[in-house]
Amino acid sequence: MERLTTLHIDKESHKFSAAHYTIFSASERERLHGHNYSVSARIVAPMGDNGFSADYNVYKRRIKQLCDELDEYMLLAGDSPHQQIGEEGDYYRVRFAGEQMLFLRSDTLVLPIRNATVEEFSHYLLGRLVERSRGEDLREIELGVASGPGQRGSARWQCAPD
Ligand SMILES: Nc1nc2c(c(=O)[nH]1)N=C([C@H](O)[C@H](O)COP(=O)(O)OP(=O)(O)OP(=O)(O)O)CN2
Repeated sequence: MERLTTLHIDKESHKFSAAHYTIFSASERERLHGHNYSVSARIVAPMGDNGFSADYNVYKRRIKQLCDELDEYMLLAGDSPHQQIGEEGDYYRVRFAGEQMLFLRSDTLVLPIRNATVEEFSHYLLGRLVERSRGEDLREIELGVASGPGQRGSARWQCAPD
């Protein structure tokens, strides 16, 4: 039987500060606010003969890089069915429920997500991490995003069976 091991990566430095609002429906959203999000991961890989599975430093570096890419931005849900985002010079103009908001493009990231929630951030970041880990002998990756202590969403990728 194959010996698998689980690496848990839960570093204090794996965090990003971002502004967002959650959309609850076509007419209801939160006010703009921010969180210090933290990112953790669980990686399942086969044990090698020398008692080593996958080098966790590799994944630590990738997760840190992904956090840095989102740090200090306004995060907009580009795939929300409830808002329309247009580009106007230096600004994004967002239309939601009859209101309009302008965000400086240089301060804003429009992400391919349906809502700016911890669950959507976890799917987005998991996708990026899986992309960067392609070809490596991993069986499973679970990535969690917390918007604060005690509130977290996570997403899981599993290696397709042969
Ligand atoms: N399923 C989800 N529900 C909610 C999310 C989310 O990402 N996924 N996000 C929010 C809010 O953006 C955010 O949590 C603010 O909520 P709030 O409870 O008002 O404030 P805190 O996060 O600071 O939590 P405290 O318990 O007040 O410390 C809501 N729902």
